[in-house]
Amino acid sequence: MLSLAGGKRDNDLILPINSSLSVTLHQDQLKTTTTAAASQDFTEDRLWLNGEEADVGHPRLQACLREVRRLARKRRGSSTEDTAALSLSYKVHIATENNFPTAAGLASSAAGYACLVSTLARLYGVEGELSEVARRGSGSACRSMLGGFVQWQRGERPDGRDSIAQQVAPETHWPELRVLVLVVSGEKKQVGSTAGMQTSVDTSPLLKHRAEVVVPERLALMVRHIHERDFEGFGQLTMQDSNQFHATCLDTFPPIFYLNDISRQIIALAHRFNAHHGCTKVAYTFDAGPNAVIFMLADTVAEFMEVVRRSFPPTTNGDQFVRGLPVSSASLPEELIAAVVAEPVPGAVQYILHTKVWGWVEHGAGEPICLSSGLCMGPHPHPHPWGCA
Ligand SMILES: Nc1ncnc2c1ncn2[C@@H]1O[C@H](COP(=O)(O)OP(=O)(O)OP(=O)(O)O)[C@@H](O)[C@H]1O
Ligand SMILES: C[C@@](O)(CCOP(=O)(O)OP(=O)(O)O)CC(=O)O
Repeated sequence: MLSLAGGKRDNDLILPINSSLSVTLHQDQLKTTTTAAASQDFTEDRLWLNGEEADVGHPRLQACLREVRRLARKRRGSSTEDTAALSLSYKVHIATENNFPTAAGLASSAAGYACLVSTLARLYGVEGELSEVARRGSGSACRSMLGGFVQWQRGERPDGRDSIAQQVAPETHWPELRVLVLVVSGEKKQVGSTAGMQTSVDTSPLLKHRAEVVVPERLALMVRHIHERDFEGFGQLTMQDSNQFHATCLDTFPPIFYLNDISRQIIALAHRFNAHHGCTKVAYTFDAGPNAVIFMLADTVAEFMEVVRRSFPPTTNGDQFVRGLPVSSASLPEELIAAVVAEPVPGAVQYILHTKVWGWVEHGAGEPICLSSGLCMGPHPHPHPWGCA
């Protein structure tokens, strides 16, 4: 993730008012796992999210199911081989789990719908361009269908056929790039992204200006910084764009507040850290929630982690405070502590996840798949509510 976010010009087809760009994070640390089964014994489509049954009638979920089945029908219509397997009339049961907070501004809908569409596509034997289908679940999900640095093109067509994801650079392009996710709150946000963005589109003149003027310029610049692996430019623009996104939230009427006091303290800390070093060493971005995503190069991680630990010491979970990729220890020079670390706020950061950019090609698709109630393929990391062993 890394927003350059906007609103929607069509809420049904999920078409954005501007193009956007994101980074897909590594699935060893942050992931959604989705398992799907189809059977003639199932009487209805059902979905369990994080162990609890969710409303399968959700229009976005229905759109994804409908589109994957439509593509499967189309493919079978033109294929001569007998796909023996699955009747398209079978109902599906889907179990999905996020190993990170859901609906808390950490792009769970992006990961969730991207994984759902990939899993359904494998179940039904559909291949090819699927970002258009994932987009129908959640706009940001279309970007998450690809690894590395990904652009979601606004597109011009009213039917959305050209509003798809395109890789700007693979994850191998910038292997030193690291990400720390500072989880401030795992609570579900009060204003969901979809509703929030609609109110912004309806009421914020700043959002209109941003979509028409600012984002197109910034996007071109951001792509250049990424291609040149220019962290100074990339970092500055990332922070400026996150700040402008949250300015559009404040410009929305009634206003939306995603950032909280801790988010603002993290922002100030990052600026003090950069000022101390005299260059952009760390760059924050906040999605629709208070949790910080901080980019840096690998050689900054240990030092910045120590700064965060001193500023927001853990009160519980000391051993679980830092998760994900290993972090070596660093001792901080006295002048850095004096200049950067303010009065500690114990417990303000619940945990920190250390991760990097993900690339599909490197690892291949690994989603577990269950083809029918008695026949399962692939590993099953969590129990299926419908009891498929
Ligand atoms: N694994 C999943 N499978 C299917 N749907 C999911 C999954 N995870 C989340 N969702 C859907 O996405 C919704 C959360 O989306 P929302 O945009 O509010 O939050 P977010 O995506 O976590 O945050 P943001 O988009 O601001 O980064 C959930 O309520 C649920 O409907
Ligand atoms: C702030 C954002 O996370 C908003 C999420 O936007 P989506 O385009 O995913 O919204 P929906 O399609 O309504 O789910 C920024 C982003 O990821 O683009």
